Amino acid sequence: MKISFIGGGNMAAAMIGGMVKQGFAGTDIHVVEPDAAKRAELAQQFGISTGSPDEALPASTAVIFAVKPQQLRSVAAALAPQLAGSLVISIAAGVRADTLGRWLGGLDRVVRVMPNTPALVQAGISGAYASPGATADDKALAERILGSIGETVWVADEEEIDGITAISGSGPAYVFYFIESLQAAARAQGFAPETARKLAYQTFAGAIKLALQSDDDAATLRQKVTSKGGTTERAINALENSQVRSTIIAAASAAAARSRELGEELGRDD
Ligand SMILES: NC(=O)C1=CN([C@@H]2O[C@H](COP(=O)(O)OP(=O)(O)OC[C@H]3O[C@@H](n4cnc5c(N)ncnc54)[C@H](O)[C@@H]3O)[C@@H](O)[C@H]2O)C=CC1
Ligand SMILES: O=C(O)[C@@H]1CCC=N1
Repeated sequence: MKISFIGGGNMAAAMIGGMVKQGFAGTDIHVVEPDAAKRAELAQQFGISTGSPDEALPASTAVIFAVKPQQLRSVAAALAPQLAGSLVISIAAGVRADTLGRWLGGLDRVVRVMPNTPALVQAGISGAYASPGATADDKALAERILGSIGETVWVADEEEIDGITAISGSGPAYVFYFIESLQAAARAQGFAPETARKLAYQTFAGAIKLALQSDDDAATLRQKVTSKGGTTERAINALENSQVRSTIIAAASAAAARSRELGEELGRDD
């Protein structure tokens, strides 16, 4: 078994970190990455093998493309001759499975995945779409890799991957944005940075733990914090008056539109 990542950036590092913690042997994982400093760090951190793009790829059971969407075409074309027996997994935002297959010279064992960075702590969620050429064994291998970094939602309609990108792929950034904002609010209340961080982080950690363990939905849990005529009501009114909810929905919609747009831009034949 050899799983090779093409691109050793943020998302590849998060996936590899999760896989190694789950028991994948470091020696079964290889990364192709042009940046020597990143290669050294990944090798040291996870005990994996690495190589630069101009070195031959080891024979790989699965190859995971983790380069930027705009780099994928040239990177895929260069590697195509070495991928005949491999399952191809792509995590690139926007790029459709059949587009990648075409760039690979007609290869059709492609699984398109949208993971997220909590993969690093095995708390990720990935969307996955298997192209018609992917076999049951291919899907099982993809499921095993993705299962080691969190949960997986398989979709039969590839367009749903654009929506998953907007919600859980990009979603950690929205959550971190909210955490940053709550920390800034704590600072504005006069708390020192460390206390502001502690208050904001533990509020998030506690709220999600409660939500996951509760039979109540999020709206009910929110109402239970909100006493009539009290403090939370004032805050929620301020959020509603600023249309924060519809702004979040619009933000996710913008992300989904960008995913579709990337697919169209990059999938176009020049
Ligand atoms: N960061 C995130 O939260 C998520 C990212 N993605 C997708 O993952 C992919 C990678 O994103 P990031 O890790 O954030 O970007 P990144 O910029 O951190 O990583 C890309 C890596 O590819 C390397 N690279 C460039 N040319 C290469 C070549 N010829 N061969 C091999 N490697 C090469 C770069 O040096 C870099 O380390 C993107 O397609 C993105 O859409 C998907 C889900 C979430
Ligand atoms: O921002 C991006 O394009 C990538 C895809 C989802 C998260 N990061």
